[in-house]
Amino acid sequence: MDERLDADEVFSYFATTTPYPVNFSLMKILNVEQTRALDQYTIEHEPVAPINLMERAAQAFTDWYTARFDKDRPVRVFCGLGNNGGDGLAIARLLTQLEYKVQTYVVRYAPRESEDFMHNHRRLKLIAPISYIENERDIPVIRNREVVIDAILGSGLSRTTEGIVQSAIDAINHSPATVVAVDIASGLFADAANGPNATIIQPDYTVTFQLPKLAFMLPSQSQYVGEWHVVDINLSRTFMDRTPTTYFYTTEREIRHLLRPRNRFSHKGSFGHALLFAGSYGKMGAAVLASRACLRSGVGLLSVQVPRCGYDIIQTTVPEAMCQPDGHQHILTGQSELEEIDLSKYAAIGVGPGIGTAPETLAMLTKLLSDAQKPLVIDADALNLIAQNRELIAKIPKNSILTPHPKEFERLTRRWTSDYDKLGLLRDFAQRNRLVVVLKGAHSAIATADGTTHFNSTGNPGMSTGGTGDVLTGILTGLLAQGYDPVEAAVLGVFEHGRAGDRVANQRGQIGLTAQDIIESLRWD
Ligand SMILES: NC(=O)C1=CN([C@@H]2O[C@H](COP(=O)(O)OP(=O)(O)OC[C@H]3O[C@@H](n4cnc5c(N)ncnc54)[C@H](O)[C@@H]3O)[C@@H](O)[C@H]2O)[C@H](O)CC1
Ligand SMILES: [K+]
Repeated sequence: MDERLDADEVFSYFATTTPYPVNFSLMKILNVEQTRALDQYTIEHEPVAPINLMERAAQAFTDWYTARFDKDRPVRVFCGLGNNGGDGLAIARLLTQLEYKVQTYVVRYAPRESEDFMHNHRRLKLIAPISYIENERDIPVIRNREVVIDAILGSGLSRTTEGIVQSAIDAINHSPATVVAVDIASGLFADAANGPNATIIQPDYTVTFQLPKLAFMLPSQSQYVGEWHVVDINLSRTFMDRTPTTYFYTTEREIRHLLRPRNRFSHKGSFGHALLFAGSYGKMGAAVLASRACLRSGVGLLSVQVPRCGYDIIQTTVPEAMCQPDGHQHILTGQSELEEIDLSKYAAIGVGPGIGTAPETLAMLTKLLSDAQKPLVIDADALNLIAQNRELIAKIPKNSILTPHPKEFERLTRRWTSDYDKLGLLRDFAQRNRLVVVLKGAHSAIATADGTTHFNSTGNPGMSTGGTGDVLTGILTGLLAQGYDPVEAAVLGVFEHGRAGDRVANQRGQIGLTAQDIIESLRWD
């Protein structure tokens, strides 16, 4: 979309294309230029003097810090010469006034400082000594139990770090201290790939202002982010709502708006009839998990087509589901023993969990893609079959939801050179083929046909265990069957799938977490 649209055009654009009602704003991920424009817009329209906005940022950071770190832990604040450094000087002053043991260092990498930096420099100098780091000898020894606050460089980073900045970053990274980055780790680009062998702060925490940065969503950047937190500094809501972006971050706030309450006159027919094609000899568990998850997601009725070997298993373990045994004993061929399948009977169809990649199953999938008249949920071996027969991609019903893990996505597209390259691939694949693609992983990324990507905020490493993908397929099929549009179903389903996993992890840890636990822990209202 043309970034130069004026605010009214932007507003009308979102009114027509965003799958959500425009009357609530999603948590957006802005690029560096937009973040700077947001600052400037706030300064001009609130209005607020830049130095007071910096004070607001410093206070928000200090509130976050003092809620977590005691006064008896010595603090070393490393400041650059721009506004990130200005934030650092203000933070040093606020912590000093709260009687924290603060030592402040200015990494003097250039002759000039920003105006707001100089203002905070004068204010801090009145109440505390400031040390200057101009060469390696000036870098202090940083000891255990100390906390380093990294305010050397922020979103104004414009080149790979070098010289005394690089030396200071190295010293901090090699120290035993706990490191907290202000706004973003010094040396990390907020939304672009870093140079090879770049020297970047590796923080334990990042405290960022107002909105998360794109880099926070990418697995390859996680060592330069640590545990990240957003602090609100009350930047212009009007500007954020009207600024077009393609990246969003899904939190509880967005989900609340998406969930559809039930009314008391509903009946099972009100919540759709879903159909799942799942299972093969030795992988019937996938069909059981997907079926149970679909039912736990509120679907009205569920039918499951499995190979004949799975008939007793499904009827016994998932009594709420109706079961259509395939004509084949071990694999899915699509020939039902009981009756010719009429796809139009079903509000949503999911295919893939445990189906294997036999030629007869490929034939079944090919026919399903051609006959289905509404979006499907496609996962696991169904994706691998499509990857082996890429001409099938064009046959996938528009706005179907694909749920590949990175390896499956690579098979569908190509090997990528970086997480940024991967994001571009994901967006292009979804847009070009008019699909919703859930690329699973830490911060699962949901790319949509209109070019937006939604990063999920829930889930944990304990969920990297067999069957959790089958559970997600069941959830998404269940939501689609209830009438959620594919983007809503994907955003809502991925969020709750992860939140259920977080509930289990909180109760009993991550290591022992199983796919069945996630099903039992699903909660929608
Ligand atoms: N809404 C907000 O997010 C607010 C952010 N604030 C803080 O402002 C910084 C951004 O400040 P800016 O002055 O634009 O840039 P930096 O401080 O990040 O960088 C300073 C300066 O450094 C030069 N530079 C760039 N790359 C390098 C490098 N590799 N080595 C040495 N020097 C470099 C460049 O010339 C920059 O100008 C943001 O992160 C927040 O911390 C506001 O305080 C409040 C609102
Ligand atoms: K920083």
